Amino acid sequence: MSEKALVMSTAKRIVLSSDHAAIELRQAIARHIEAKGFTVQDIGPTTPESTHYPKHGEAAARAVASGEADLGVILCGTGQGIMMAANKVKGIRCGVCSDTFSAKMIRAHNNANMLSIGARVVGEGLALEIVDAFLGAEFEGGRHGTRVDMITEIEG
Ligand SMILES: O=C(CO)[C@H](O)[C@H](O)[C@H](O)COP(=O)(O)O
Repeated sequence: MSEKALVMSTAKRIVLSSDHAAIELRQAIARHIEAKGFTVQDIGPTTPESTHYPKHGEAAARAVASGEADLGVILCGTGQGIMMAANKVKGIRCGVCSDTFSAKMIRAHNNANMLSIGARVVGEGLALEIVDAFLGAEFEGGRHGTRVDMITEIEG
């Protein structure tokens, strides 16, 4: 097996979280990626009461930043608010994606460690393809590494 194939087949630990707007889609993503061999840490919430996306984005981001999880997938209505919260945690690079090309490129060029999806923006079929594109891509390094390092320097 080539080194690249080995990397692609290594199960990664994925943390998932959302607010109330995305519980069903988050659970569908959890089932989907678990079936593909990823280790899933779904940190909820599980009940449909209205909640506040910053705390859920922060919790998932801290799991990634601490190394407890390799990558994170987070969701809210638009994907925007929870992404903003996650990106406040040092070491997190999270992008909102509504298409598979962007989902692949935020890994390949930006070394994103979290993906955010808007459950009120994309349907389940597309969301699962977006997650597959994100988890299936690898950071290319090189000139992109220089640029990602520049992002990290902004954090101080
Ligand atoms: O999309 C979101 C934040 O960017 C969240 O899902 C919020 O829930 C959204 O702002 C809508 O809030 P609501 O309480 O469900 O009306």
